[in-house]
Amino acid sequence: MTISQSLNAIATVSLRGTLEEKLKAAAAAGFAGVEIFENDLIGSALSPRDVRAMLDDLGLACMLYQPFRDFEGLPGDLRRRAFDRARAKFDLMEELGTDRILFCSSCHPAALGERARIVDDFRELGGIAQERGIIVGYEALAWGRHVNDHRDAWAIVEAVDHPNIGIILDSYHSLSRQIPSESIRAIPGDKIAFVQLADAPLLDMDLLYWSRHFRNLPGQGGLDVAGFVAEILRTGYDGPLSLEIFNDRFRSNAARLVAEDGHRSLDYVRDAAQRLIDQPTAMPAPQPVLGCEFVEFTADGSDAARLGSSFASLGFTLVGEHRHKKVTRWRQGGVNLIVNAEPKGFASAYRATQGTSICAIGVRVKDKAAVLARAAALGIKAYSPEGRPGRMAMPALRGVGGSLIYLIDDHEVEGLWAREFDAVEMDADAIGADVRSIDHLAAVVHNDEFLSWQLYWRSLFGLEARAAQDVIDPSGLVHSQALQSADGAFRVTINASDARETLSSRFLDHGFGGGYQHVALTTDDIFATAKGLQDNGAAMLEIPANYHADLAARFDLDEVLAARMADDGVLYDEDGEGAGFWQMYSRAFDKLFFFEFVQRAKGYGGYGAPNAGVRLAAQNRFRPDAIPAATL
Ligand SMILES: O=C(O)c1ccc(O)c(O)c1
Ligand SMILES: [Mg+2]
Repeated sequence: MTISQSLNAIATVSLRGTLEEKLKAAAAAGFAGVEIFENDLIGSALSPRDVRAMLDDLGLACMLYQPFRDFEGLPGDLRRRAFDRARAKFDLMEELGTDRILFCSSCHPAALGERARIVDDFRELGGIAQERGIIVGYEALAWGRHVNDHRDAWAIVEAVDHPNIGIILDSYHSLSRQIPSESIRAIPGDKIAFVQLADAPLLDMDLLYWSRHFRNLPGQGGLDVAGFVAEILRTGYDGPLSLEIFNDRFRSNAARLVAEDGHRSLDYVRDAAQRLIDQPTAMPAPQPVLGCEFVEFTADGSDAARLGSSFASLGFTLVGEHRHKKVTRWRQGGVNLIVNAEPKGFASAYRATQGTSICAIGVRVKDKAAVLARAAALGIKAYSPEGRPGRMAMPALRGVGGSLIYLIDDHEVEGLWAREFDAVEMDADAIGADVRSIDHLAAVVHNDEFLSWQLYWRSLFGLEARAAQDVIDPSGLVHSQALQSADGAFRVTINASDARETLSSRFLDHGFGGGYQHVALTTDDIFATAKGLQDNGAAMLEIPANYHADLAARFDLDEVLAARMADDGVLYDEDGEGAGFWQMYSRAFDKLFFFEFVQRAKGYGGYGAPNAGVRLAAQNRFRPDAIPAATL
């Protein structure tokens, strides 16, 4: 199979809108074809011939018509009617201009499970399909009455042994039931009539409800879709990969966004699958992020000065001034914070819409050219002020909320600072806070984009997803998804909320779109950090005594240590193996963005999720319209 033959398709059910809108969105995103979902056609005012003409105009192929339900195993008159129905749909397919149809395994209460009967039904159907030049694909629904496993569907198709009857594999049905993907090796590639892909978050839920509401794109959930596709490619199957996503959010999201993400997700999962089986791929491998080299803030005038004072209070020292620009560099340990006060350029444009905020990050990679090439293949836009991204001294990609991700080759880091910045004489009285590095960045995005940004980070840099968390803000639920490089050197959390008044939502309301809301800094001694911050007069978030009383009851903590945590406003968590995690928060700058200080012990891998609600409640006390405690 050559790469150029890799076709992407999408089922109309995956997209919002009328059938016309769905088809236009699919075409605009670059799909080669669509599956027409029956309900979308039934509800449309377009005749099948109109649909065909529209597909032709848009340059889309109709690759599949689906689903045909409750065909096999029916007795007597019901069986006759099922065959009549099949003939009617074959006529319709001719008008639509498609030669392929999906028959899903029966859920009919009268359907009989007898194998020989089912085989006879499909063999007879194969004869009718053959006369019409139609291929029927049999899909095992995970909740099918008698057939709910692709291994059984294959046993039936194999026994039918008819050139017009094949199998359809759908990753959701197989992976939701934890059927080993290696079982696909038993199927010859030319008997696979079509392939449907969907991922899903790992939820303990009824299979039908999970499928109809929570499917998402490959790279957005917890199923091993790449492993599934790898086994399909291994069979020699060279047909399209098609998205079939039933998702409540996608039903209301812009069709354009879902279609673009969908196209990216297919390219991503095909690439990942090809790598698993050492097949040639169409894009460079994901480059792991080796670390976050800097965080850039945009601020001017008095805001820039206040931001500098705030950094100083948090233990940062002014170490450099840009040779030609109104840009300063603040450092502590391995952490660089940049303040960009330029009146022109990207930072200033970002400031105009988002106000004083984090406008960019810089990440270290081994090969930035490979990152740029992979981004281009995935349809991720490079930033370019003059439309010539190749000429930027430091290339950048568009990221969360329109912010930038600058790419820096690991070997050029030292030279970069020396080349661009004049050293500043350091303040001899400065007090540090024992910060070593950046632990993670936390971004807030619109709920509609929550899954998009996961796909972005996972597909571009190969970040891995940890279990999703739902966090309780006093004003509503916040969804949180942590992503990290395999070695934990780079971590980012993505947060989104449907509720109007949560801290996340208020952050979004302030600017246009999302952005980075906090930066977590690593320390090896949280109490030394607390001391440094106190000596500097840093404004820290107060944690109520109730929290520490509960902490003492929950964990077997040393009394002296527990008292220090309470005094210093330190939050604590422990994983199942007893590895500890300490956290402490700064007050937010203008109630917008803030810093976290964390200490991880013995490989604690989480983010203190049990404490997030307490932190949000504490921050809520400082919201602009919070009711003073005395008046309650
Ligand atoms: O939920 C369903 O009924 C349904 C229908 C057709 C499919 O291809 C599928 O995977 C699920
Ligand atoms: Mg399906």
